[in-house]
Amino acid sequence: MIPSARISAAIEVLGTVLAERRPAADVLKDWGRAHRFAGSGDRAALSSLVYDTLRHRASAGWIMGATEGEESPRALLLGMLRRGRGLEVDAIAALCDGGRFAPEPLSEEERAHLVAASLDDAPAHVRGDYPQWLDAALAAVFGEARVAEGEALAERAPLDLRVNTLKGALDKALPQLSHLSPSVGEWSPLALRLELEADGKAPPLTVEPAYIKGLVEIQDEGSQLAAILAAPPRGGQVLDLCAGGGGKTLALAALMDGVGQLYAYDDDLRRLAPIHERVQRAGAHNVQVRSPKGRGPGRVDVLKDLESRMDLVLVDAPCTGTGTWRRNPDAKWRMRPGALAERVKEQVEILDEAARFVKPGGRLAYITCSLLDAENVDQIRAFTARHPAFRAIPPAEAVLALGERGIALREASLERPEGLLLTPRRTRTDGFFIALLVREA
Ligand SMILES: C[S@@+](CC[C@H](N)C(=O)[O-])C[C@H]1O[C@@H](n2cnc3c(N)ncnc32)[C@H](O)[C@@H]1O
Repeated sequence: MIPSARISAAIEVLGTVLAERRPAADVLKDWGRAHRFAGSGDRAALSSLVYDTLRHRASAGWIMGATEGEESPRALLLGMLRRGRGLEVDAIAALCDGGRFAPEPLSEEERAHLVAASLDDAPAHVRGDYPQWLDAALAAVFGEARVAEGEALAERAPLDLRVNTLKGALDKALPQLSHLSPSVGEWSPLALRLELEADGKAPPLTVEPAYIKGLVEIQDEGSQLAAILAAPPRGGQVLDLCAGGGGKTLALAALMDGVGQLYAYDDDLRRLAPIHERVQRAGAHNVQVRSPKGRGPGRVDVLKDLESRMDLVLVDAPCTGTGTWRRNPDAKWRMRPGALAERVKEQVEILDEAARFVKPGGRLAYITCSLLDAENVDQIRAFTARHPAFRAIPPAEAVLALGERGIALREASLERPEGLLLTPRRTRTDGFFIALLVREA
């Protein structure tokens, strides 16, 4: 496909995403099925045009003079080419030449908007490219810096890997991946970072022998840090209560050197499904997966025997995912206040559930990939009020699990007495909130 045909296709896909409120990934998949002639380069270029537009949706619409909520997919895409990709007006006009597969030529009005491309009078949520209804909540956390935080959340995310020390050390993995030019992690001693290609495509990691053999796993550096700061004791008893596909489970197993017992549970059997194969590939022999049995009042308590026995319970809670907007840019526009209220309620229930497994002297790690106080510090405050036996461990103490790098991490993060908040702008990771609590009695 010629570049202008890709622009036309991106406008079409965006139109469906916006009109039908469907996830961009699904619409892109449908488009691929209906256009089998398109090669992998075309598909990659198309999806990065669509995702980049969603990343910059508010600012792209604003510079094109569109009314919020009523922007045409064409206006958004043109605005993104100017603001997100920094193309000059003539370069955009050359892509829109009205040729056979190209978009219509630019109107005088479009040209004028693209020349001015001004965000000077734009409100914070437009400059920061996030939904207006979240402005007050983000202001409560970041104040004036919410615009810069939003801008960083509108960037593309790199592909982070974690070296699985059950299979080998960093110096074994590095030479095996040298053709992908990885850089070593800024904070996690286990992290390798691969930058995306110019078209936004990630390197095809899953065909690499190092990946196939389990020497490296795909895991954002922030997620790795959450597991490291949770500090699972080698030889201890650990429960990963919201294990999902096992991202944190595998990191915990490696940090325990495969010694002790790690139980992985999730109340959604489908989400838990990939964990079995991943545990095998990683060689994580101390993981015992506990699958949910039954539904509703008939549900069997498959964790009953773990009550008051755990040295560490990890709660990687279901959340709004506001910290992962770099990777899921369409999710930020689909999110609704009702969903936030629902997640908050689930988090309360899961934290209360988690408490029963922690032994006296044991710890509870609460993690979200959200930036919002309602899901983070407010949850910890409310939990310690409901459960006076638990006390929040000060972040200054928690970061010691990372050695010297912990001091720098603490300075870079947003520190609250209840926990640390990592953000793309501050730590160049996904957004993560990490809180540790100890059960004193
Ligand atoms: C953030 S995801 C977990 C991601 C996973 N830990 C990882 O690192 O790949 C949150 C998980 O919590 C699970 N969940 C939601 N409610 C739960 C509950 N009451 N008990 C256990 N798991 C629950 C969801 O099914 C979801 O898989």
